[in-house]
Amino acid sequence: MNAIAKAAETLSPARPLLAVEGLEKRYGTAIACTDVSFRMWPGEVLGIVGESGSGKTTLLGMLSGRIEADGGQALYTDRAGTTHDVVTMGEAERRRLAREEWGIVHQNPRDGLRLDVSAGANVGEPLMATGARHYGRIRDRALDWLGRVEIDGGRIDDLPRTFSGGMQQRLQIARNLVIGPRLVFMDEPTGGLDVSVQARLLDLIRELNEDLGLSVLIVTHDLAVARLLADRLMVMRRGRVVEQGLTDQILDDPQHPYTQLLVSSVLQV
Ligand SMILES: Nc1ncnc2c1ncn2[C@@H]1O[C@H](COP(=O)(O)OP(=O)(O)OP(=O)(O)O)[C@@H](O)[C@H]1O
Repeated sequence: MNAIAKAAETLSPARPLLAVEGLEKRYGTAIACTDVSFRMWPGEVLGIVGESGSGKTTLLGMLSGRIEADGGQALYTDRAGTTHDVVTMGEAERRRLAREEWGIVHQNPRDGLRLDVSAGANVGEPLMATGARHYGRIRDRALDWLGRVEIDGGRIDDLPRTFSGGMQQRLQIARNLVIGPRLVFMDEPTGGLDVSVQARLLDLIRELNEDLGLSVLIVTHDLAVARLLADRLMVMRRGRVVEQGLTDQILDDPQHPYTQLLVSSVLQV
């Protein structure tokens, strides 16, 4: 190996966090995703954009093991350096990764929270699921995370149903991040929020990526959100990836006619 190749190998992470090849999902004769292939690297924010029905949510579901794929592979390399194929792995392994290494932030925070227990319990529960037992320490960690997502610690014993939509979304993020995941799947995390709440939430996600080196796979139909957060973008149409690359490159100089249309229709708004 020559010196340049060796230096390049030292600088780039040994293995991608996710290596996806030919991923496929059909519902009857309808194609939800087909021939989806890409790599995602540790610490990266990867955006998936495309119009409604293009297969974004289905792809996220397959990658997090919640939707069964019909074909292809999705190799995830865990903290210990072991690689798992999410498509074929067993339920016990999927649950372990969901508990210890992944976060899943749903568009509707009610899908990701337990509404019948307090805000503190929502944040403390994932810690207990990973073995924490000391009540005082769990409460302290929960308080710390409520602070990080700008929820007043005085609300720790309140039920999430008494929170606003933006607060619920921030609570859902705290519940997902308290275990220190390596990869967070986010499906339209700012959808349905008003503009100022949305801006603060985007800042928070960006800070967490920068401060904690968190990798984020984020689905959005909003190109402004993609521009703000994503290092790289994948553009989906009718279940296929039609273009992928650096965010600025894709948005400033789109190559595929569909991406050109997507970008120009946003600019006209
Ligand atoms: N459970 C299901 N049964 C049948 N068809 C489905 C199911 N889930 C998704 N589909 C279809 O698969 C395709 C992709 O849907 P998907 O929800 O992944 O798109 P999307 O890009 O996330 O859309 P949106 O932005 O509206 O959420 C669509 O044609 C959809 O109708």
